[in-house]
Amino acid sequence: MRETNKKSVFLLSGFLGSGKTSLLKQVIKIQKENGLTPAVLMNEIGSVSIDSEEVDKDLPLAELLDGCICCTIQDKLESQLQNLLLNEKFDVLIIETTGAAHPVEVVDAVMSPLFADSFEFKGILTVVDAWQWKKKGSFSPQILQLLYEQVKHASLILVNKEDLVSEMEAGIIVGDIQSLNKKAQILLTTHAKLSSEILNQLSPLPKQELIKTRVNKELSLQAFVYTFKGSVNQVQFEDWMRSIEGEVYRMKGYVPFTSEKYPMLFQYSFGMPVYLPEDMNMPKNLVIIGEGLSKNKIFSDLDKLDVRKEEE
Ligand SMILES: Nc1nc2c(ncn2[C@@H]2O[C@H](COP(=O)(O)OP(=O)(O)OP(=O)(O)O)[C@@H](O)[C@H]2O)c(=O)[nH]1
Repeated sequence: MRETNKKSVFLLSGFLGSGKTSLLKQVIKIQKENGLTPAVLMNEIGSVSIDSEEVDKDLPLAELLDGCICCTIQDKLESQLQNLLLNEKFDVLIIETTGAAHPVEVVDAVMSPLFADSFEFKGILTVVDAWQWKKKGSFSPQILQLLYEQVKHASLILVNKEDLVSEMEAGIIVGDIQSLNKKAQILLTTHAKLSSEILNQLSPLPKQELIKTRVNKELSLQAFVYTFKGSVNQVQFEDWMRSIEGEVYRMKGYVPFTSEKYPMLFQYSFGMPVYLPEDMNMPKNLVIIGEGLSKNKIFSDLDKLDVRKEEE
């Protein structure tokens, strides 16, 4: 196969809630504007996928659920890549890793000799949440190491959520990040907006720079899925949300508020909630991710808020 027939592969990395799905949407848009068909491979912690609902229904999409690509399902990743190549027509592959994945582990699978004629790896795009970075002092050493690893191997780093920090804070963060990775281009963004030129110029770091440093596998992140049976009072839900700040890093899903006709899309990242009304009935699943969580306590707290119709 000629070099030009190879499919470009972009790998999107970044910690939980940093804006990878926002970046995914941007990269899809740019590829389509360039007349190319993108395919998407995504994986999620927690066995219910929320993000895939945000990807256009007409794109080839493969999902790896229940864990990091890197530590639990490496073989599955290779077979998903093979399936995509055999069964789908696409020009560009975009892989969104879970916020808890070490990106180089995924590069290894994509660059396997198995796919040498099929894929041209274009580089790692890492999203850093400026708001999270400011609070990174409260993270465990394992999580900090992962954040640094995601930055170190990137060809392009988006310092996202620029709107949530001051100009001076943004400058300090960019300086921090540049000192960890001198080769990467760094962009300050909101909602991970980037231009087609930047994406087209991207080239991967030389192979020797992509040497894996072992990320401590003791990373103690946990993920649960809570399924609401009835509906919840929004004020009580928000009181609960404030009570778990600091332990729960990330939540996303659909929350059935008593005041709303349909469950609302709910996104929560490091203390910051966002609600979006839906105009159809979505499954009432909430993915909860954090460190050192008590599943029993969280479920019993939510059970208390979750009121069935007949009890209201
Ligand atoms: N204020 C602000 N919010 C943002 C920005 N970018 C993304 N968000 C919000 O941050 C939340 C997380 O964004 P996602 O794009 O889903 O992040 P993610 O990295 O894919 O999240 P995970 O898949 O859970 O790791 C959502 O509520 C977004 O709307 C930004 O630039 N500014």
